[in-house]
Amino acid sequence: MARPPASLSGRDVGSFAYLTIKDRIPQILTKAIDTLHRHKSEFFEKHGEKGMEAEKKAISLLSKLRNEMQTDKPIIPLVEKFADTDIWNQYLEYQQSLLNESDGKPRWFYSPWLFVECYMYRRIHEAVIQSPPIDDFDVFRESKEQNFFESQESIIALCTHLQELMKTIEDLDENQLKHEFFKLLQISLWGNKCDLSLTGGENSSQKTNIMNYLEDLKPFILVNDMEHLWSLLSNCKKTREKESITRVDIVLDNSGFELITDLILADFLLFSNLATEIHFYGKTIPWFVSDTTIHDFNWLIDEVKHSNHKWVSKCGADWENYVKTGRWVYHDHIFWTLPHEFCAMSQVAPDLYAELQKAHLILFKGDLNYRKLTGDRKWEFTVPFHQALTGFHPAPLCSIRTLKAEIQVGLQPGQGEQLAASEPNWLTTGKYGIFQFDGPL
Ligand SMILES: O=P(O)(O)OC[C@@]1(O)O[C@H](CO)[C@@H](O)[C@@H]1O
Ligand SMILES: [Mn+2]
Repeated sequence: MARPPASLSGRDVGSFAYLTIKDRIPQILTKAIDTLHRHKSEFFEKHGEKGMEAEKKAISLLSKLRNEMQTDKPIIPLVEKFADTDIWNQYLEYQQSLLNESDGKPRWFYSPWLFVECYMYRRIHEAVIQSPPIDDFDVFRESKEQNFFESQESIIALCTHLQELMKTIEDLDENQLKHEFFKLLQISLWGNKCDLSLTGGENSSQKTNIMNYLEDLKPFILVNDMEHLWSLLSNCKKTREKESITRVDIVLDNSGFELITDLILADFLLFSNLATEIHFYGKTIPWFVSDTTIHDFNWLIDEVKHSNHKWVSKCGADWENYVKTGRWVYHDHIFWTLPHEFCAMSQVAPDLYAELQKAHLILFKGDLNYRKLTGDRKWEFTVPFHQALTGFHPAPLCSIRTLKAEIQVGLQPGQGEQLAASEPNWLTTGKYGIFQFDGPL
C-alpha cells in the first residue's frame, strides 16, 4: 500500500498549523499564566504560603514552556512520573527516529503539528502536577464554565424542545422521527463551532437559539451522511430482540454548550429507542482548552439539574438518572490525550479498541478527533474517508465536525478547489461542517 501523505506541520510557513504554533498557542499559554495569577489569593486562603509558592512555580514552568516554543527549541522529554509519561517519551523517541541526522531534534515548528500541539497541553498538565498543593487545578475550568453560563438561553430552548418532543414521541411516524433525529444531529454538529482553543480561549458561547438556523446552515454541510446513521439505527431498532441492546458510543469534544447538544442527542437516542445504551469518552486531563473531563461532565449535569428553569432541571434529573442506572456510561482512557493517530489505537490501547468494538455506532465529535481519525495528514480532498482512516475501524463510525484545520477528505471532485477559490479560509473558520460515515452502506 502507498505510504500516507506527510503530516500537517508548522514547517509550512503561513499554514494554519504554523499560525497556531506562532500565535494561538502562545496566547493560550499567556491566558493560563494569567489565570493562575488571578487565583493567587484563593491558593493562599486554601494552602497558605505553600499555595503561593506553588503558584509561582507553575507560572515559571509555563513561562519556560512558552519560551521554548517561541524560540523553536527541541522538544524535551517529560520528567514528572504520571500514567502516560513513558508512552509520551517513547513517542518522542519515535519522532526522533523519523528524522535524518542533519535534522537534529524534533522541534516545535518542524515536527508534526498534531504531535506538538498535544505535547503543549501535556506540558501544561506537567507544570500543574509539578506544583503541589495546587496540582489538581484546571487552568481552563473558568472558561469552560463561562461558556456554559453564557449559553443559557440556547440551553433553555434546547431542553424545552427536548421535553416537548419526549411527550409526543409516541405519536410520531417514521418520517417525523427521522426528521427530529436529523435536527438533533445538526444541533450537535453546530454545537462544535463553539470551542475555545480556536478563539485562543476567548468567549465562544452560543447566545442565539441554534434551532432557528438549521435550515439556513444546511448548505454549509459539505458531506452529509445523516441518512446512513438513520438506516443503521432504525434497522437496529426494528430487528432488536427483547433483551438485547443497541449501543451508541460518543467520543466527546468540548464541554459547555457543545456538551449540552451531545447530551440532548444522547437523551433523544434513548427515549426514541434508537439506542438502549450510550457510552461517553472524555479526557483524563485538561485538553485543548475546552475539552470535556469527568469533572466537567459531572459539573454540567449537576448545574443543569439545579437550574431554576423547569425543563432544564428535568433534563438534568433525567441525565443523572441515566448515569446512575448505567444507561449512560462515562469512560476515561489516557489514549485520548496521547499524540497518536487513531490508526495506532489497536496497538497502543488495545483495551480501548476492544471497548469501542462493542458499539453499534461510534460518533466522533469535533475537529481534533477528525485530525486524529485521518492522521492530520495532507490528504487530497477526494481521498475516500475509509482510506484516510488507514485501518481504524472498530465499528461503524461517523465524524461530526465543523472544519477548523486544513484537512478534509471524501469531497466530490472539484468541490474543495471551488470552495478554496471563493473562500480562502473555508477549512479553518468552523463555518462548514460534515457528517462523515464509515461503515456498511
Ligand atoms: O476539536 P475541536 O474542539 O473541534 O477543535 C480543536 C481546535 O480548535 O484545536 C486546533 C487548533 O488549536 C484545531 O484543530 C481545532 O480548530
Ligand atoms: Mn475541543
